[in-house]
Amino acid sequence: MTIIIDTPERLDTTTDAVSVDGVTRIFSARKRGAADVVALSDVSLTVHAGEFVSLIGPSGCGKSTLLRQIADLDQPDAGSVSVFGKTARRARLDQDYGIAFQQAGLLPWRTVSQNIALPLQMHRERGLDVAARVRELIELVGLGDFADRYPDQLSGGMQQRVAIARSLARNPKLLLMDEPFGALDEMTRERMQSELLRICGETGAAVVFVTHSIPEAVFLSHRVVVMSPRPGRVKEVVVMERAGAPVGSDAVRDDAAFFRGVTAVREALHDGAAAGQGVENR
Ligand SMILES: Nc1ncnc2c1ncn2[C@@H]1O[C@H](COP(=O)(O)OP(=O)(O)OP(=O)(O)O)[C@@H](O)[C@H]1O
Repeated sequence: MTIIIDTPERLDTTTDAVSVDGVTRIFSARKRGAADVVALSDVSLTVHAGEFVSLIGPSGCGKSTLLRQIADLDQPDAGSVSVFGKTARRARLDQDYGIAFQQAGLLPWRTVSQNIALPLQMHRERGLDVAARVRELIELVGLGDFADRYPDQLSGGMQQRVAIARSLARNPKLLLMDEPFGALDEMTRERMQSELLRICGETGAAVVFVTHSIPEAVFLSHRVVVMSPRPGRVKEVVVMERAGAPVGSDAVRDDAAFFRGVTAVREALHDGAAAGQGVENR
């Protein structure tokens, strides 16, 4: 595995990448007599520029809902969200981040190349060789032989890799990722994790990353945010020993610090009734 030693100067620490302040989101019960779902209750979280933060917790604890507030795909009932000091809406309109969510969200009438090219074509950066950049991204996610295929000709894992390539296309300073590696086989998943760290190390991107996997969260993150359900809250923030170092530096899967991190996150999760449901130890 490549270990990235990045220069701290690359990390822009002047503006926080994400600031979530007292966010509450309540979904009304559709059936009469059923209780409303408090998906998020007074959740606050800051993600610093260049920081990798994972959200972990049992199924239904509000991880995706929180990410959707940051991406302005859903709006809070109380509290506020800012992204690089802008409102979530402004940041979405300005496309200040890359998104890779569970459902790949590819356009079915576009090929792999055309899907990846989309954010580049929308922004038309001067001097950028779009075709060359697309080729680079396709190689990165290992889909060199599939550039001209359509999404319905790909497996779920391959579709996710296209979505990841697309999210990285513009070297965004923030990536919002909801279980992006969930449908990948273990080998591809580990490779993509290392690649993601390498890319973030190079670009200084911050990442908010939803996962069910404790080792994945520990391997990737500076901080792991452990959430609890009903109502969805931040239960504990586990700071990894490499926090403060550039993303990806010292990221190894089998050293003592890694296992200490796994233990700390597992303890934070399991401290509470049924807190570990829906969380993988692999
Ligand atoms: N659009 C919606 N309408 C009604 N309820 C919703 C909606 N979206 C989410 N919920 C509810 O909010 C709660 C949190 O859901 P969310 O998808 O954020 O959880 P999660 O932690 O991401 O779960 P998982 O790990 O299973 O993906 C759940 O109880 C869910 O049923």
